[in-house]
Amino acid sequence: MTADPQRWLWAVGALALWLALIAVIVWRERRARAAARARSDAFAGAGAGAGEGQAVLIAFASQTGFAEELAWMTARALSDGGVGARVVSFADLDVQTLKATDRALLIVSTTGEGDPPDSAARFVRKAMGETADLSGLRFGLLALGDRSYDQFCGFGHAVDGWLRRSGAEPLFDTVEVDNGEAGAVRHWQHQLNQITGSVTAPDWTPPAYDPWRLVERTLVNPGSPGGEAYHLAFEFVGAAPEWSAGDIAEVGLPERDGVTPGSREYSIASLPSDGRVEFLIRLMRHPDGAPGLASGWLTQDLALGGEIGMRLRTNRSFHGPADETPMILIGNGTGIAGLRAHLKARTAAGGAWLLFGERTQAHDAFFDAELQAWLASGVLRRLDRCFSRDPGDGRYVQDLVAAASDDLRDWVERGAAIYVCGSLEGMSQGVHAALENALGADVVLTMLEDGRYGRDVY
Ligand SMILES: Cc1cc2nc3c(=O)[nH]c(=O)nc-3n(C[C@H](O)[C@H](O)[C@H](O)COP(=O)(O)O)c2cc1C
Repeated sequence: MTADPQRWLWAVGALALWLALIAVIVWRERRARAAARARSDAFAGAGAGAGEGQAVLIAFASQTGFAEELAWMTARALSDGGVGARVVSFADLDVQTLKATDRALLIVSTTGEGDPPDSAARFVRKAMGETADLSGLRFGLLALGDRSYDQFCGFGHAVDGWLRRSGAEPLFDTVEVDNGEAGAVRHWQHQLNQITGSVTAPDWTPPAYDPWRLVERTLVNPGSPGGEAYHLAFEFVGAAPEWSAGDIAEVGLPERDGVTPGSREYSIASLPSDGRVEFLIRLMRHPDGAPGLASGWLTQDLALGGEIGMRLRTNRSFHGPADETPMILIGNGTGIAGLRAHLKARTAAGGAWLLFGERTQAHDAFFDAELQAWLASGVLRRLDRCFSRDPGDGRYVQDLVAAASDDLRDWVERGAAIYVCGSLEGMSQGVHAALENALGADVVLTMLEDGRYGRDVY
């Protein structure tokens, strides 16, 4: 033990700073939840006195915001039909609440490989490990997924199975939505009409796309051994909407041979103050060399000045922390897009540390000039990059995480939040394992449950 009073003073000061940081994080989180509660309360009153008992509970588990959006639309539909509704995130849901509820609508997506959204991790751990007595509960389930994944609607099915085993009774068969398919969403709305007894409610599908114009497109990695990556910028045709760092754009694909092939999602790499939505998009190629449907269209076929239909979606689980909270940003390839939006939104108060991996230093050091400027201004406290195809390097970003274990622990102990953006396979799983090694699996799980570990992976 040291007797040096100055060192004690430093230690006490550091501890006070750390406690203040935690207090700010908790306060911000509470404020966001209070705002959601107030919004939810506005729908809760609709059915009061109508004789149909308590408000319907609407619980959502969302990774990239679609389930949340549909939850609020569901609440509005019920409330317009005279039935009160209460909206909660799975992050705030517990068995007690379900026990005390007679009707619930659950809207859940699946992420990873059949996994629950991060915000549902705590509920899965605390509630779904064993059955509960939910014999008084009737439920409807909307499961969002994508059939191109092996475990289609995996988490939705897990929730359905657990509710049934717990004695809850389904109001109707689970409605599965494949890649936002409008027909399935309309089917859900018809089930809601059964609850409200309304036959006249207009069909709703997710909000329509807005027109955006392509104003710039630059190939950023000529000569790279990897696929071509393009920096694209779109301007709103009219007055641009608001969005936050971490949000996602859903781009509607044009009709081909009478078929509309759906939409693609991209992480937004810019802020409203840039006056435009920017992306970093890799041109995907099929094994025969033919360009991918969406990336081929956006990076090759669409002319400068051409218009596309796009809507911006709130991706709450990837929104940044309080300005004073240090951020650890980890990513690979085009994943730097989502991290760049966070860097743009940062000040030197909390600062950031970027760990990034790509193929070659010479061709793939994306946004290098900007990163150097952020290093100079103090927004970026530290920059660790690796290049897997460079002789003498050969590392991936998870190797950077492993090599920096001690410093990562230090940052996390000082209250830092971790944000990962890039490829699901290989990168995000490798980074997750390296974080568990560095910080301990319990710490990583707690950070995930507390929203201090956000992921936007694809
Ligand atoms: C990284 C990633 C992994 C996914 N994994 C699955 C999966 O295993 N099974 C599935 O049915 N859908 C999967 N999906 C599709 C999502 O469930 C679907 O896009 C859903 O609409 C997202 O809703 P959310 O925005 O509320 O999270 C995945 C999507 C992403 C981006």
